[in-house]
Amino acid sequence: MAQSTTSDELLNLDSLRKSLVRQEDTIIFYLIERAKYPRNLALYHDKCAPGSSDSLFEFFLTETEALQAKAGRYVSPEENAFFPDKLPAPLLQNPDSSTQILHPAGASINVNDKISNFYLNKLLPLITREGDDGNYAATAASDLDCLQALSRRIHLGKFVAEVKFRDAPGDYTPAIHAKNEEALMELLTFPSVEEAIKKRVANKATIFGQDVDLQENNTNGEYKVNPSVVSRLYEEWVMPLTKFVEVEYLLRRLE
Ligand SMILES: C=C(O[C@@H]1C=C(C(=O)O)C=C[C@H]1O)C(=O)O
Repeated sequence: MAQSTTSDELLNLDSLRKSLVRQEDTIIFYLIERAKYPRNLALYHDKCAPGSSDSLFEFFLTETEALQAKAGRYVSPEENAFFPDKLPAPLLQNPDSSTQILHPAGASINVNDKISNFYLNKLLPLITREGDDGNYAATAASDLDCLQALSRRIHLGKFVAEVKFRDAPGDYTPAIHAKNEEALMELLTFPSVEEAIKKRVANKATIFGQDVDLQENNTNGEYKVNPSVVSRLYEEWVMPLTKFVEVEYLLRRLE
């Protein structure tokens, strides 16, 4: 479901925002998928094999990322690995037209440790029921879908920051020189955009999370993922982390 963005789209605030809106659908559908399985705590806590220090979850993530790295996933500046130190080289250097857009000093910003931390410790307990059905591999695959979709969304903040800087370098330059994080945060924040996002993602979760059959009005008021949790996910984690990425990127923009 991940869509790639062309280099023209990556340099335009309107199309970046459209991409963020499309990514809401992907994120919500993946959360609905994960909510099918119970919490399955052993996946995260038990070691994957005698003598190994990794959980099955860590094993699944590192091995999948290694495979995807070989196939060229992390050649794209829109992709950020959860275990960047363990990646093999890509087999082919895929041509990627968006490589040059980001300022080199900010291109390697990676907040995936913060993303996996809120996902595992805060979000999973809110979207899954307690229990263990033993479906660990499918659960780990579903977790990775959610994590990669969230990571892609949040790290798009680098491109948003680049565009905002290019659109108004005179506004951002003094705050960057002064390393004034608060001033940068204020400059890049659009409260009305954020309000619309919180409402829209709750609406989407309401619509996507219903059982649909042949009758028109068959809603029983039950949703596969609680719409207010999705709104909270955006308010407390997704948008603040996107803005954190934007500030971190801007701080390095003139290096
Ligand atoms: C991403 C942007 O920057 C900020 C972060 C937002 C977000 O994470 O969705 C929305 C509006 C801005 O406050 C943007 O301006 O679109």
